[in-house]
Formats: sequence, C-alpha cells, structure tokens
Amino acid sequence: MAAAASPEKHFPVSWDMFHRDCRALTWRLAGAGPFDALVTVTRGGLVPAAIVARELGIRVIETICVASYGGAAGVPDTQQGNLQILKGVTDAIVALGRGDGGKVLIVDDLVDTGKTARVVRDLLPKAHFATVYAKPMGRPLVDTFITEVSQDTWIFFPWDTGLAFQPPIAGGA
Ligand SMILES: O=P(O)(O)OC[C@H]1O[C@H](OP(=O)(O)OP(=O)(O)O)[C@H](O)[C@@H]1O
Ligand code: HPA
Ligand SMILES: [Mg+2]
Repeated sequence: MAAAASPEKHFPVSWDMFHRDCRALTWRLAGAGPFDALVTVTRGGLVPAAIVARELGIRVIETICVASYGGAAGVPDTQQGNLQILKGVTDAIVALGRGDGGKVLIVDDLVDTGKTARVVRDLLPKAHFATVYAKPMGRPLVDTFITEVSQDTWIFFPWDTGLAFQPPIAGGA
C-alpha cells in the first residue's frame, strides 16, 4: 500500500474530541502499564502525552524530536520528506526502553506511513507504542491506538486549524 500523495478525505478533530480520544486511549493503556517513563514524539505527541501522563500519573517525561513532513506556507504539510531525528532520548531512557528494569510508554498523535514509528521503535524496541489515530500502513507498528482512518484521509488537529466559514454543500462545494 502506498502513502497518499494528496489525501482526498478530511478528518477534522476538535479539542473536545481529541481530549475524549486521549482519555479513551488512556483507559486502553491502563492494563498495559504501569509505566516508569513516557517518551513523547514531538511535536504532535506533546498534547496527547500531557493528557495521558496526567491520567496515568506518569511524572518522568522525555522527548524524541523527529521531523519529516514539510509543506509550503498556507497548506497542510502532507508531503513526507527525509526523516530527521533532531534530538534523541537520554541513555537512562534507552536502557529502560530496551527492557532494563522498567517500562517505557511512547506517545504520538498518529501513525501514518509508519516511518516515524519505525525509527522510534528501533531506538526503544521494548517500549509500548501508543497513538491516538492510526492509518493502515502504520498500524502494525503501534501497540495501542483508538481510531483508525483510511490511508487517503488527512487528519486535521485542533492546534493546526481554526473556525472558518464553510460554503453550503448545495452550492457544489
Ligand atoms: O507515520 P508517518 O508517516 O511517519 O507520520 C506520522 C508522523 O507525522 C507527524 O509528525 P511530523 O513529522 O509532521 O512532525 P510534527 O509532529 O512536528 O507535526 C505525526 O505527528 C507523526 O509523528
Ligand atoms: O493525517 C495527518 N494529519 C496531520 N499530520 C500528519 N502527519 C502525517 N499524517 C498526518
Ligand atoms: Mg509528529
């Protein structure tokens, strides 16, 4: 299956919906813990990580900073470029993530092609990988997620969007 070059369908997510989905993710994760540390994949993982960490009582939080989608100003970044790790995790977390005496939870907002998840997983092979949303290509790389959307769908997060006028459907929009 190929990644969607220009996703045709839109899946807009509101703050309320995102919070509810993060809580649902936490309920599902409760049985997989307890976790000694949480690693969030920036930047998209930061918001769900805050909610999940609060619900599960996790206080040790690390970032892994990865970037791969870049687009022209004014349009969603739907094209994936070379994946770059801008910052890794500490040796202590790497040791935990390899299964040395503790359990690490990785949180990201979504998995799409799975490239980001693959890189993070290679670094922390025994960690539990959780995302709020998953597309079919990346789904096998995730241990726990809440909602699956099709590969040709673009998910619009509340931090990337705002309220705007929508032309009526009857007008041919
Ligand atoms: O499964 P993949 O095809 O690799 O895509 C998933 C990744 O893409 C997005 O991050 P992005 O690299 O756009 O950076 P951001 O989190 O800063 O938005 C998203 O937050 C995931 O981390
Ligand atoms: O569907 C998506 N939405 C937002 N960011 C993304 N990064 C990869 N896929 C997506
Ligand atoms: Mg990301």
